Amino acid sequence: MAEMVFDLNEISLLRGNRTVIDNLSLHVPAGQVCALLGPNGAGKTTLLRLMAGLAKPACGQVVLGGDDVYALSAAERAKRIAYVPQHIPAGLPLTVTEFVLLGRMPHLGPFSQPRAADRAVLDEALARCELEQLAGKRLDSLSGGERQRAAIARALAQQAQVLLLDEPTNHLDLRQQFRLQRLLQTLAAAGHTVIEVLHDLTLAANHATWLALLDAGKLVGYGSPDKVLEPAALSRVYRWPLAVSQQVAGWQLSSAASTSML
Ligand SMILES: Nc1ncnc2c1ncn2[C@@H]1O[C@H](COP(=O)(O)OP(=O)(O)OP(=O)(O)O)[C@@H](O)[C@H]1O
Repeated sequence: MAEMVFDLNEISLLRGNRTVIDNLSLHVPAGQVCALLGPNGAGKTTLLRLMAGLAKPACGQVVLGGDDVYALSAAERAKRIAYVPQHIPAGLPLTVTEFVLLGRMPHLGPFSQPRAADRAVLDEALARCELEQLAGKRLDSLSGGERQRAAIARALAQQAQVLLLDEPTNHLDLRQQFRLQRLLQTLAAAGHTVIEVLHDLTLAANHATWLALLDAGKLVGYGSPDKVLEPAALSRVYRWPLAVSQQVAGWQLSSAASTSML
């Protein structure tokens, strides 16, 4: 896979008269798992949608491998960028197989049927998300975590260079959270660029290679976990006293609030 760098250059976005992304620049090389962190309303989903080409900034550029993301056709974008939204529609009248096969659409011609190669990609995506036994079930009969895994499988079926995931561990049990993080690391090692929004700082610290910390639409921290996980800065951004420790088992982030604060 060719080296693909995701570059955001001085992008800003207004909602009404509020600046929700504020002159933000970010450079994510291929082969990284980058976790977007920050409190509620910091702008993480907005930023991910801008990266996916689903919204356009008022100014600035989003460049993938030298190409302006907004100049790509929708089909070309879908071949290069897969996006897992925060909320997965529950009412789609599709089986898991039909839903995951939607990920192959950018690769199929109009009115063409999936070929053996597409079926092989489907089977691999289902297996990676442990969905083989649920392949024939309808989406609206799945649990929240099963539906989340179906959305991830659909994104995998796109075989895009870049994977953008908005809170992908929502609804997932611990096994599935850790399996997903391992899978994302495997994809990054194979040359994909993975960017995920996470609220669990400990999970992010132990599985992402890069952390990007947002606060009020600004990038206030970016780099390896030992650079970004600075207790005073994190406590300021999250407006809560936080303790950070690095143990044999990995990073541990916890509340440092005294009981008198509660
Ligand atoms: N369509 C919209 N119209 C007006 N304001 C919006 C719109 N979408 C988002 N916002 C505002 O933009 C800000 C950033 O929202 P965003 O969803 O990106 O935050 P977030 O960091 O993903 O938050 P969370 O952790 O709660 O999911 C918020 O203050 C939100 O209220």
